[in-house]
Amino acid sequence: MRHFTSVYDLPDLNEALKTAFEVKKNPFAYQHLGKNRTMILIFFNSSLRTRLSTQKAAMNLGMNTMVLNVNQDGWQLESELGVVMDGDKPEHLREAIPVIGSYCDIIGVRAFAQFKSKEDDYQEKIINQFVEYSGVPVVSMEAATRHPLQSFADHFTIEEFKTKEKPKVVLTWAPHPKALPQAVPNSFVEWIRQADYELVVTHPEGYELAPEFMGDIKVEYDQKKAFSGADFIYAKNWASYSSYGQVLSRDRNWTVDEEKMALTNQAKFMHCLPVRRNMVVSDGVIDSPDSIVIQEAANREVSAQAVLKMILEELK
Ligand SMILES: NCCC[C@H](NC(=O)CCC(=O)O)C(=O)O
Ligand SMILES: NC(=O)OP(=O)(O)O
Repeated sequence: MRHFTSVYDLPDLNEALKTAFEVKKNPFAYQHLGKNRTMILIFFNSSLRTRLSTQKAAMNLGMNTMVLNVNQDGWQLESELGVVMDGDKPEHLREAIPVIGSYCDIIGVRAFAQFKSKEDDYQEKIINQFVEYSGVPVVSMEAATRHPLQSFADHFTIEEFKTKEKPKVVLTWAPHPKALPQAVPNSFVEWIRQADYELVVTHPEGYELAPEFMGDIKVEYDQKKAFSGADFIYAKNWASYSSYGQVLSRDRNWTVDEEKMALTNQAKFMHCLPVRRNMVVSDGVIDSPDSIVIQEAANREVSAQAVLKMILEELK
């Protein structure tokens, strides 16, 4: 594997899961792979988990790491081609990317959807420029339309906690005060569709995800019906795709609470974090023994390490 921007970059999903189980059991067994290699992590947006878990994963593999927070530490970077740069951005990605590439062996990039243009976001204009111009492997640390390191950790976590071969996994929209990207739910559906689970997606009208991510997965608009018999509840807010970037509802009847969890098969509660308590999920649910959000976040180190190991093994 050279770049990692979606589940489709993996040569084989089951092999990738096996690698994840291996690195979790034996995190320091592959330090020779990263010796004298450097990873640069570039953040256009905030992060807690991705920054720490990806850096830790790289260090477990013997790599050196550097972090650049573009908005605080670096020059503001222009991403549009053909513009007259007479505004507030002194440097273009077209120079910055190959320069960054010259200092490292792998680049991690976080660049969220900007909600200015659906086309620009869904064409992945920023991360694709890194793939095209950096000359080194690129790992998505959440791009405009996908968050594959998260989805990999989510799949791995379900594998660890499932108590039956084919669990019922429910992705539920939940309310939030702000407009959030579709990257996490897009990526979750696209990834989990590859696993042999029963996957159900539930959200209010107007929150349909882009068809290329949904494939043949059906929406159950009745959240309570969707929860019935579920083994995993995966909550996430996202802004509308069709009314692009709009918040159409903040209806707290969609908050995941104890009453709804009682309809499930004592489901495990999952969320990628950060999470807004008592908007997305009640205190009672996230603080219950069935909440596995901390274990899920801990597995971000595992998914990042599995991905970096696969990339390092192919670096010449
Ligand atoms: N990678 C984890 C989620 C990141 C981002 N959440 C956020 O921006 C939450 C911000 C807030 O709650 O104000 C998202 O939804 O894609
Ligand atoms: N889940 C996740 O990506 O968290 P951060 O935004 O804190 O990195």
